[in-house]
Amino acid sequence: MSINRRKIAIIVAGGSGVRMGSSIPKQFLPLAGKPVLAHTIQAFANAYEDMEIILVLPLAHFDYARDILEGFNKPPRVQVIAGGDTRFHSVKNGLDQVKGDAVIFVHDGVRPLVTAALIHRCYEAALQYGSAIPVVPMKDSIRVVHENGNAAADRDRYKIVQTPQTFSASILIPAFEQPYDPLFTDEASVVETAGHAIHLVTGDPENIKITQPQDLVIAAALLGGH
Ligand SMILES: Nc1ccn([C@@H]2O[C@H](COP(=O)(O)OP(=O)(O)OP(=O)(O)O)[C@@H](O)[C@H]2O)c(=O)n1
Ligand SMILES: C[C@](O)(CO)[C@H](O)COP(=O)(O)O
Repeated sequence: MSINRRKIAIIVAGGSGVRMGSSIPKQFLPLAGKPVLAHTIQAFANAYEDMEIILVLPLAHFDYARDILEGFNKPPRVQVIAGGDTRFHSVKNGLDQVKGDAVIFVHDGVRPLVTAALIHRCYEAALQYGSAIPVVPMKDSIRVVHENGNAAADRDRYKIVQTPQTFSASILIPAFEQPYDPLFTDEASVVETAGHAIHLVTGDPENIKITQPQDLVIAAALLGGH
């Protein structure tokens, strides 16, 4: 039987969605009848009864969050805070709200297809190893680009990284005291630079990130098939 630790999900939805090119940020766009972000919040609220959620949003869109949260039959435990200039700064704002010991899940608000099974897998591994980063294999061939050309690379040596990136608070919070580096595109890169080994877990190919318009079409099809 697993240990019961405090569980906090920091759902980062503070971006503006430039690559989606929509008039409102992609986390608020409709997907199978409700906003993308509503699916994401519901997934975490369903995964564990005692899940606490810190929702990081653009300051200008707090009203959208109120509408989304009012749409739940059983309101989840959610604290809404403002995001920062980059994903790193949004996560840091979320971490500033965390006091004491916990397992912390950092998840993209725009990965609405995350499952309870993946959240559970990350929780159990983070309890054991201090970190849990979901990854999936590469499907395509890849080439590495050099200054003077390019060359084939062995795709089996690379993995595609997803969220929820899950850590003990005692590892994640001190790591975010480092100065920002543009190479910090996820939490694993921050924690690794702080000197910790990163534990990988099996991700889920359906746990896609809504980045461009075609991702919404794929997500809708996947939800329709569930
Ligand atoms: N300053 C930021 C930037 C991003 N994010 C969040 O981080 C997640 C993954 O980022 P991405 O897909 O890049 O979202 P955007 O930054 O909104 O998209 P784009 O890069 O196309 O502008 C998203 O849920 C996004 O809202 C955030 O909380 N704060
Ligand atoms: C955290 C992440 O989703 C892992 O794949 C990704 O690094 C976010 O990157 P983005 O450039 O903000 O989309």
